[in-house]
Amino acid sequence: MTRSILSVHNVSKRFGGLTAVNNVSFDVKPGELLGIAGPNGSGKSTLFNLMTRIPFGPSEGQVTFDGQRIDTLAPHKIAGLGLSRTFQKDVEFPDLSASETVHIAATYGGRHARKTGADILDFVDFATDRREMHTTELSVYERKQLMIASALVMDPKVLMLDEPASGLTRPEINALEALLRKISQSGVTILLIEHVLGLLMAVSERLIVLNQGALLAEGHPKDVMQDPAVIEAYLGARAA
Ligand SMILES: Nc1ncnc2c1ncn2[C@@H]1O[C@H](COP(=O)(O)OP(=O)(O)OP(=O)(O)O)[C@@H](O)[C@H]1O
Repeated sequence: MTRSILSVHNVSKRFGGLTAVNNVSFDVKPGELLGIAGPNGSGKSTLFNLMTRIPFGPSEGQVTFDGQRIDTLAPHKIAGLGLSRTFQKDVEFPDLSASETVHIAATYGGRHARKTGADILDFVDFATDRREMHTTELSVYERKQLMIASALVMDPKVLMLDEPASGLTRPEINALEALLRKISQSGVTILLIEHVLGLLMAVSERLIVLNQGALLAEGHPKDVMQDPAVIEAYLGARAA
């Protein structure tokens, strides 16, 4: 059996009386593209936060990355080991160009930044004639490309993406799908939180669903989405 690259074991996160993530466990195999679904507020982003310790670690439980416990390490150490993430909010530095933004990400990455900004912008197919534009002048999709490029500059083994399709048009979602496949084919393991279920279903090899902080279902995307408990969680949330 292939060893997991990432192993989340019984992790929980409490905020006062609220248990945002409740005793969640799952494993990720090297090279896998794991989808993470769940209604609003089900704990998806909090799960990413406590795995990367940006900005906080778990209240309980263990996270193991590439054979090493990481749940007590500083966030920059975790990133340096090869676990990169993006956030729901796009990259936007009003005074910086696209090139400068990726350059800053590479500089922040220090010795861990193994690729140049230009290489990565090429890789994410960022238009060459748009690279010196200020980030505020870019389209939503270009800002997503930049956000993903900034995470890839660290040459991560695992890339964690938090709702990259939000705000995109249908053609842009198709472009994002192609980009995710390209990143996956380059050997990077991907964890993808996404509300655009068409995209999630198309690219995920396996899917986990969170509901009220707990793991509700796990398996092949088609099977998981037909699970009555998953349908109920989504319809219940929509009806609320
Ligand atoms: N820093 C925080 N302090 C207090 N409560 C928080 C904090 N972060 C998240 N929560 C709460 O934890 C729960 C889970 O939130 P989280 O953002 O992880 O859900 P989500 O599944 O990512 O939601 P969405 O799909 O809307 O992004 C919510 O009830 C949220 O209000």
